[in-house]
Amino acid sequence: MSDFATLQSHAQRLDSTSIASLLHDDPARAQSLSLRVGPLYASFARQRYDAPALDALFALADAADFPGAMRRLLDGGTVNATEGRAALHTALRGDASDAQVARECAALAVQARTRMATLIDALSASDVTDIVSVGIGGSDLGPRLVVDALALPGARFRVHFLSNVDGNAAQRVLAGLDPAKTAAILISKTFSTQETLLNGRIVRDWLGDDARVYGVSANVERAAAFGIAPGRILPMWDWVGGRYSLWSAVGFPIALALGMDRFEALLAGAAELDAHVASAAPRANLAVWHALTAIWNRNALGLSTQAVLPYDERLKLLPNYLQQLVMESLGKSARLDGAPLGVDTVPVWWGGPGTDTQHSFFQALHQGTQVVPADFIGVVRSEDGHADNHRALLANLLAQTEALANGQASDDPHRAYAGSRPSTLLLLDALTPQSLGALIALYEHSVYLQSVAWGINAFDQFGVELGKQLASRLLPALEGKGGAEDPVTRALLAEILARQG
Ligand SMILES: O=P(O)(O)OC[C@H]1O[C@H](O)[C@H](O)[C@@H](O)[C@@H]1O
Repeated sequence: MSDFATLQSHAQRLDSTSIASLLHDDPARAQSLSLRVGPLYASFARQRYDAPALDALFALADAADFPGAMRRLLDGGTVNATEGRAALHTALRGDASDAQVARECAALAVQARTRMATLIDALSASDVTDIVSVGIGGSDLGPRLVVDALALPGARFRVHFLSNVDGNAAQRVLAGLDPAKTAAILISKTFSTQETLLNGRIVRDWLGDDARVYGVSANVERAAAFGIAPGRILPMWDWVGGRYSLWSAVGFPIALALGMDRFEALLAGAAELDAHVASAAPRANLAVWHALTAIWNRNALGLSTQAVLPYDERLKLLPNYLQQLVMESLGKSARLDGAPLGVDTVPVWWGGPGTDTQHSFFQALHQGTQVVPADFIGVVRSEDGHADNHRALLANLLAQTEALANGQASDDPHRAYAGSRPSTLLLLDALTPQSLGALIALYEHSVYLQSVAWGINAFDQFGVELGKQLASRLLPALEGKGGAEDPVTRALLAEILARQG
């Protein structure tokens, strides 16, 4: 029997076993299925697995050689096999590997940070008050999340983000900014992304001064050809995937918004998690637990979506960030050797911040026909000065996870809660650069380990290419030059052109 079939047989065995009864039979689960790593505490006690099912999951981790796979990642092995590359984001933030290539990459990252600090010093000494960061996908979501989570009022720079090619986005971001006091950073690993180039031109023209345009790219030639002076271009490398790149110079907006010290602290928090994942035995390894739980919910219980519910306003962009990290990494149907997978991969990730979401979609989580596993994320201490609110926030967080797990019987089917809706609770001691760095690194490693279990490549994204190619072919048609081959697109083009007049 395959490892996945074994998991399914455990799921069948547990078919009529509720989470409440698992807890009733083994009250020690609350402790035995929880882990602490640095500033993170994780409870898996409300997942719908028992000890034999967990044995099967850890056997799968053994069979897939999770520790060996983790070493390959950290040591710069060619984990991105379809593109023949390493994925050395861990080298951007620490020294989790003694391998020569990892050390060389870490040295490059340090050099880039030194240059970044120099640019920040120069900007700090100027009249610039606002920064517009232009990028999309991996060149936007990470910096946007971290800046939104950790920027403090009164910081030296206000940082704004522009990603969407929709001109309304540029209009909104630039409204109210003074071109004389604004600098722009164009972030693009390839420097060929349509959205970023179009928005970059808008911002450059609006600034009217090339001297305040900075670039971050692995393609320095293209960035220079755009008109950015080499001294204002910070490097990226092909050994860093876009969605794993916030630790590199892609984090320039983060360093501007938070200051270099807090950017370094973010990296240190991630490095601490790297060291844990690299050395902890599977049963004591937080990323292994998180990854195996995802495999259990997807492949044993067959759950096709996953919610992420941060109970902290500052983490409201985490679901957007994780959508790219998880779904672009794991949304694959072919094994590394090209063979079809035979098992399901990534569920649809979605979510939003609590408590707002309790008043929108939680009804479906509690009583809908689809069971949605959820990652709840809470912050123990808050420095916002509103202790009553924070207690209310935590009370709601605890209440929701309990209600989803335990449910409540009723003679009235409309008022009954089935319960047995699984969740993981991740608690951060406080929201700091360190703890956020650790949290993001946890998700990165969990994603990688899931890819190892499935035998897929977490570091390519060929699935996003076809639509881009079609869009560039259709551009002339929108100017009335040429048509489209597809009859539906042809009809739609005719409709659009006629209505545009
Ligand atoms: O950084 P860039 O080269 O501009 O790429 C920006 C983004 O666009 C691509 O289409 C990918 O889907 C993302 O993984 C990438 O982060």
